[in-house]
Amino acid sequence: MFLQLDQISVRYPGGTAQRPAVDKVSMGLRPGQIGVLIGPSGCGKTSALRAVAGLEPLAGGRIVMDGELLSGDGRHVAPEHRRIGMVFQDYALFPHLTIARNVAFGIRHLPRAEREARVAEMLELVGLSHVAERAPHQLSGGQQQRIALARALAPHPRLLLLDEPFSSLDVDLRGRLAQDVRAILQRTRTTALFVTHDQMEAFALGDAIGVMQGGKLEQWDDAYTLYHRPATRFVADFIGHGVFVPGRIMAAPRGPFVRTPLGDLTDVAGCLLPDAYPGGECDVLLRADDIVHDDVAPTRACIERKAFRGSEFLYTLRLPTGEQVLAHVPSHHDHAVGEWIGIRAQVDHIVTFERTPAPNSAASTASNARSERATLP
Ligand SMILES: Nc1ncnc2c1ncn2[C@@H]1O[C@H](COP(=O)(O)OP(=O)(O)OP(=O)(O)O)[C@@H](O)[C@H]1O
Repeated sequence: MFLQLDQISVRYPGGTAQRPAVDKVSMGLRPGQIGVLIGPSGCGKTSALRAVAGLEPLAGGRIVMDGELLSGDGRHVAPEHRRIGMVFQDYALFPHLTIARNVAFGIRHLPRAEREARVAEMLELVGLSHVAERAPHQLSGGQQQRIALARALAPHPRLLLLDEPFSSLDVDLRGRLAQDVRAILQRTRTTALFVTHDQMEAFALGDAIGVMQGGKLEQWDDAYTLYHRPATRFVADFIGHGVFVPGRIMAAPRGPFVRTPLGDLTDVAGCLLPDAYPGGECDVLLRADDIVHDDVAPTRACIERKAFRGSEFLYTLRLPTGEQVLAHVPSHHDHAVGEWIGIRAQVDHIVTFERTPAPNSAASTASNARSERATLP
C-alpha cells in the first residue's frame, strides 16, 4: 500500500472523552488510487483527513506513506514536510495574485523558467491556459476550483487530500467537475483521498470508498460492493435506497431460500443457512431496484408517496402486511398516490442482517443520516 492508516484515532482536547472523533480507523490506498470518505456530518471524515495531512496529532495508531512513518509511535512529521497537497471547499485562492501566480505559489523556489513551464503545464492540465493573467474573482466557482487543483498539483505532491472540493458548486457542475478531476488525477497518477457528503460524487470519484459513522469506518470497499454487499446495516441504509423487511431463512432440497412479505426469494446468491440466525429469522435488505412493478403479480402494494426522477419514479409503497418498500418504476407507469399496484421482488443476491426489535427500525434509526446525505437520483 502507498498510504496506510493503521487503527488511527483522533481525539480533540475537551471533546467527548469516551468517543474519539476518529476511532481506530484502518484503510489503505495503492499508488494512483482514489479513495473517498463519506458519512453523515460529524462522523469524523475531516478529522481523518486532517490527521493524514499532519494537522491533527494521533491519539493512537499509525499513518505510513510510501514506507515512511508519518504519524504514530511517538513520531509526527510536520505537515509541510509530508509533501501532501490539499484542496478545500472554499478554493482559498489568493485574491491579490494572478491565476498564474496562484498556481506558482507552492513552487516559488524553482528557477523562473522551470516554474513558468510547470505553471503552463498545470494550467493546460486543468484546461485553463487562457486565464493565466486574470484575477481569481474573474473566474467562475468551477474554474476557481480547477485552479485550486492546479496549484495543489504543481509541487508534485505525493498525495492529494480534497475536503468537500465541490460542495459550493451547483449540482450539475459538481457532477461534471468530479469526472474531470478524476480524469486529471488519473492522468497525473496522483494518489488522492477525498471527503464528501455526496454519495453520487463518491461513486463518480472513488476506486475505494469508506463509509464512516461515529468516528468508525464501517466499510472500505469499491462502490459496487458497498451497494450490493453492505457489511453493516448502517452502510446498507446510508448507500442507495432501500428498506429492511422481516424474513425467514428456510431449508429446502435445492438450497436455502428466504420467506418475505413479498413472497419466497429463491435462487438467490449469498443466502446464508437457516442456522445463521435464531430460528432463521432475519431482516432482508430490499433495494428500490429489487422491486419490480408487475400488473399481474399477486402481491399488491399501496402507493404512499412518489417522487419523479426523470426516467423513473421512486415509489414508497405499503404492503398489506404493514411493511414499507421502495421501488424504482419507469416513469411512464404514472400511478396515483393511494392506488394499489402489483409488485414482485427480483433479488439476485440477498443481504440479510440480524433482526432488530421493530421491523424497518434500521431504516428509521438511520433516517437522521439519510436526511444529511445527497440521495441517489
Ligand atoms: N477542533 C475541534 N475541537 C473539538 N471537537 C472537534 C473539532 N473538530 C471536530 N470536532 C468534533 O469531532 C467530530 C468529527 O468532526 P469532523 O469535522 O471530523 O466530522 P465530519 O464528518 O468531517 O463532519 P462534516 O461533514 O460536518 O464536516 C465531531 O463530533 C466534531 O464536533
